[in-house]
Amino acid sequence: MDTLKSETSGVALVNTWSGLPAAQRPDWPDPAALHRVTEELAGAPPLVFADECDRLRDRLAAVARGEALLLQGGDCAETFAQASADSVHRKLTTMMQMAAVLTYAASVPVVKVGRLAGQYAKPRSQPVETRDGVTLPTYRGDAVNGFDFTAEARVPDPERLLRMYRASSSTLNAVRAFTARGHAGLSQVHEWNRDFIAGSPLRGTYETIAAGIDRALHFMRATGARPDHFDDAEFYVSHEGLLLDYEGPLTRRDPRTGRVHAASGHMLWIGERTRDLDGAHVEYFSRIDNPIGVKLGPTATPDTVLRLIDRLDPDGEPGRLTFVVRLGADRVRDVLPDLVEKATASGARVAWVCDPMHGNTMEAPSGHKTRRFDDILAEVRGFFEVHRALGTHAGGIHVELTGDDVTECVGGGHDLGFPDLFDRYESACDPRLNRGQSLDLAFLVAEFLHGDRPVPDGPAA
Ligand SMILES: O=C[C@H](O)[C@H](O)COP(=O)(O)O
Ligand SMILES: C=C(OP(=O)(O)O)C(=O)O
Ligand SMILES: [Mn+2]
Repeated sequence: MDTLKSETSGVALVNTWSGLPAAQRPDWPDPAALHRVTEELAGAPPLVFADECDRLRDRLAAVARGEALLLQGGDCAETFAQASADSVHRKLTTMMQMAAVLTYAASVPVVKVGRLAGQYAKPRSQPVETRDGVTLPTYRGDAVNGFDFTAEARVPDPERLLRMYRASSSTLNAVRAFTARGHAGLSQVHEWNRDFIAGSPLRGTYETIAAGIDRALHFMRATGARPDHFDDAEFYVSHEGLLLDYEGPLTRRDPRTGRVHAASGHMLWIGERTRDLDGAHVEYFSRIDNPIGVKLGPTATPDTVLRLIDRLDPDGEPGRLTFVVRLGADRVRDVLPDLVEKATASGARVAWVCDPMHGNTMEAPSGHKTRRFDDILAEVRGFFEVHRALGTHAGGIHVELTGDDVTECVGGGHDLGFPDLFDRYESACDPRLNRGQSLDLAFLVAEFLHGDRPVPDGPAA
């Protein structure tokens, strides 16, 4: 009883956001229905627990200190229809395969965080959409309204917040089951990568990295280490904390420590469209103890960055704040250095991660929203080069991906073209890298990281 009381009081502790402007908040048509839903969420069990969030914060502290990389990935928009165990499993294995390659290339641990179990709400650039002369509200993610282009589907429905909670809960259950089973030892993951390489037109390029991993596995086995028993299964979940009508009621206070956590996911981030310093999102995020991210697009200035640090990480604790930079391949080299330099000079100890997706969105001749694989790779390369030039740590990548063979981004090993976008364009929002393109990215990033990794100290001369 005590616990429940304390948990509920967490909600009151963080409702200081409620009087502030909340950008992108849906126009819920029925306040009484919204109230019933938020009451139900306030009494629901937490989806994640404070100690798990703290462990991720420790892992991200290593990223901020330059001792680890973050691999954050998953759908732009999860959908209720796609919350199946198979679909979750394919995303997890794709990310494990990517992580194995990056770990080898960078010689540091890779922290795996899904855009998963809560990524159901979308900020949009336009409030309405017009098709064949009919104008309707835009789709804002399954948490808010329906994807179908009908007036009925597009009405925001707060009951969907409860469906979001249930879909997140079953997705998390699948994640926990897959990872607890420890089904994916390093050798198994490497075998999957070997299969991928065998079918790739770029196998010549990837062979050096794969052969290096082969040798490392042989070496481990020769020393008696058991790569199949290697505990590589730690996996966390994250989403954009866009809907404060969901996050607020799902906030919990740990009765032992008095600390307050968002109980909807291990890590939450603030999107590019909601990082207003005087807005509700920054206020809510300043009150929770989870590790958090903030997206930084091309309008971010060093002043924005310093003020965000001041509001969100005033104690300068590594692991608390990660900047997810999404500038575009053509701007990253110009805009990023000043942001990183000024933040570093201020004494901040944040992590820097590259989102090479959102600054590189374009329209195909067919009207499909798409991205070129080469732009994505170019932004990652630019991001790592800027950090190398500054002597700071490029902390990892944040990508929109799926484990399925969709055709939403062009280019990659199989060189998908614009006509291929008609085959399997299944995203409810932004175009994702498919499984093969995700692995292409991991191998190509590994290639340039491999040349950079620190040489272990040799014996004194
Ligand atoms: O990640 C999502 C999109 O980038 C965001 O929702 C904006 O998309 P839009 O310009 O199609 O609205
Ligand atoms: C909306 C997104 O990104 P951003 O806030 O960077 O535009 C997203 O990550 O899907
Ligand atoms: Mn997106």
